[in-house]
Amino acid sequence: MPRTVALLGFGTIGQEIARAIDDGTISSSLGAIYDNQPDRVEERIRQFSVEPRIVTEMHQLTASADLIVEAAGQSAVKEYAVSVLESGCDLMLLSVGALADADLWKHLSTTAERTGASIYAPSGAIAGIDAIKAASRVGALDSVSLTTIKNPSSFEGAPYLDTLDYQVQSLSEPRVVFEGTATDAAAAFPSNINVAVILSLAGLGTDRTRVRIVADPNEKSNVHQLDATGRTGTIETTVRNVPSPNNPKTSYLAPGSVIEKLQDLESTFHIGT
Ligand SMILES: NC(=O)C1=CN([C@@H]2O[C@H](COP(=O)(O)OP(=O)(O)OC[C@H]3O[C@@H](n4cnc5c(N)ncnc54)[C@H](O)[C@@H]3O)[C@@H](O)[C@H]2O)C=CC1
Ligand SMILES: O=C([O-])CC(=O)C(=O)O
Repeated sequence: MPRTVALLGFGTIGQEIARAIDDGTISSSLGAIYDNQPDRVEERIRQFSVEPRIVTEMHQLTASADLIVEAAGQSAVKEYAVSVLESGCDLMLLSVGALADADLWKHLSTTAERTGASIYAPSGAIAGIDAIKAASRVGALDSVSLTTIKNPSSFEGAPYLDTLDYQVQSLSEPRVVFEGTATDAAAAFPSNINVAVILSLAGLGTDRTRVRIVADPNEKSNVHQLDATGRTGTIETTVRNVPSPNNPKTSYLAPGSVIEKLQDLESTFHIGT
């Protein structure tokens, strides 16, 4: 029987998923929506042929579905992920950067094992997760690194910017604004670099995955370049993603990845690793 999906967060990605359920691209049904800005949700649901149900409490959300898709932010993962898994619902995470916190990741894993719930982290806005997973299964990765290049406007609100002695918004040429581990990148840029943590979970972990973030005032795309080396060879991918019109931080590819993952769960034929 098709799953019932509920949405934690109804912004750029949440709306794309709801649209894909509404128009039949995903054969699941939509149980309910929870967003901490309910007024904006009221406006947004008018576009749908079947208006989704809005709830104001998390327990109502988990009661409405088999699978909760989080598209809200790292703080929402920290606040709600454990209780979602405790309820027995499966959980699909977009704000995967929250899992750079090793204690939270362990807590979620042990809770899921105990309750039998599954945790899904789709590839999101990056390409090459399939190959990284395959290489790591034969223990063949030596190094994994990610270079992310975005327009300075995409970094608005990132806590790390406050530590710099210059304004990224005033840059006239590309500049490396961060170099470090995926663990540190996830805390420094919580809304920009979830892809680094997906890559880490697929490969060498957040402490051994290197991240470089470049602010480029001439760049219109969200660029993610992955470089890995190991016994299976080298893996190099580059995506030049179109930013979502409503949220330049979020690449349009990211909701596509979730929609594909949700539909794959309903399918009998599964492509890729
Ligand atoms: N894994 C990946 O490749 C990618 C992950 N992301 C992440 O996905 C998440 C969603 O992205 P967008 O839809 O573009 O963001 P958005 O800002 O457009 O929408 C987020 C929605 O969640 C709501 N929200 C925020 N905190 C909440 C909370 N604690 N409880 C309930 N609702 C809350 C907001 O009101 C808003 O409606 C972000 O964390 C973003 O960083 C985005 C792009 C790629
Ligand atoms: O959408 C993107 O390009 C990537 C992104 O925001 C993230 O990984 O958090």
